[in-house]
Amino acid sequence: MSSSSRDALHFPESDRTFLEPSLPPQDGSTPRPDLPFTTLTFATSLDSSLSLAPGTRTALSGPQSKAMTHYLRSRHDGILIGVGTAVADDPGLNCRIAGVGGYGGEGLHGQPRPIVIDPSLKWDFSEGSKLFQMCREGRGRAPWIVTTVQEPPAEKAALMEAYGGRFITMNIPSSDSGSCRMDWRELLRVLRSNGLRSVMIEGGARVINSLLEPSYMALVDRVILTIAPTWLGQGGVVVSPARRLGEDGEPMSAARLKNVQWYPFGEDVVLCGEMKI
Ligand SMILES: NC(=O)c1ccc[n+]([C@@H]2O[C@H](COP(=O)([O-])OP(=O)(O)OC[C@H]3O[C@@H](n4cnc5c(N)ncnc54)[C@H](O)[C@@H]3O)[C@@H](O)[C@H]2O)c1
Ligand SMILES: Nc1nc(=O)c(N)c(NC[C@H](O)[C@H](O)[C@H](O)COP(=O)(O)O)[nH]1
Repeated sequence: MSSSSRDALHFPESDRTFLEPSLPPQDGSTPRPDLPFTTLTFATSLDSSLSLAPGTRTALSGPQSKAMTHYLRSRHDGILIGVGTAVADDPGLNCRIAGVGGYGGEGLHGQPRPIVIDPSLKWDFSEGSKLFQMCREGRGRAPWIVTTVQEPPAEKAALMEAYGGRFITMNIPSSDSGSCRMDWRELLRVLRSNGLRSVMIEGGARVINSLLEPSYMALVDRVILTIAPTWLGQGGVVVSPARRLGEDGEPMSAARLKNVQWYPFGEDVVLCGEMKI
């Protein structure tokens, strides 16, 4: 057995059935012609934390739901994270399900395209970064980095070119407070026009909270969450979108799901649903 096959994760056929209605259509069709099928998926604690603290990576999923996440990766063309996650996690952003490219399969079949939202190019990646290591080993694709920077540093540009990645330059307006706010519809359109028919958005909190704003939540076709039976406690990186006010000026819930199904999965529970618009 090759080392790649030994590392591979297994997600049994019997566990795949429940997910199928929540996954991008196998024929590559999309609900809207100009946008990819968009899945929001992450693992959360009981107190809505993604990790114990900014800049750290916290394992929440048990082995079965971790394998599920990798199966989801095999069913999407792209996997998107924010730069906060890239810096904290040094992620591989590849798929380790047995049978995909690099794990017993041909070429890079079943490997999603990593996309990192990095407006001011803060991610100091190098050939030593796990993502590039995966590329070298034929176990993952090079990233697309979405940025406002018109001319990335030559050394980073050369590395990206050598591995087949690219910078996607977008206009991301800054607010008065200095933080920038991307137009999710525009970004998803750009990804679709670059050939991606489906994208899974994994986080972190800033990415998720902004995607759950009223003007963007309709772009999310499916939500697939892993809920782990643990409280991470105060100080964690929390998913909690901005409160909305109703027509009467009273606070109302920020977002809600419909057509929800819950699946116990080892010690975790997996929730599949659609945004209630
Ligand atoms: N449990 C999970 O499933 C999971 C998933 C992903 C990340 N994480 C964890 O989350 C943490 C990182 O989360 P975070 O919130 O600090 O960072 P993040 O990954 O959301 O990245 C934040 C940065 O991305 C850019 N960005 C994000 N949304 C933007 C928008 N709408 N417009 C413009 N720029 C935008 C900005 O530069 C911002 O500073 C890490 O600890 C990571 O381990 C956990
Ligand atoms: N499903 C899931 N369960 C977890 O317990 C956990 N911590 C993550 N975290 C996701 C994550 O923070 C980013 O999507 C990564 O950065 C991906 O990194 P890898 O490709 O796995 O190396 N995701």
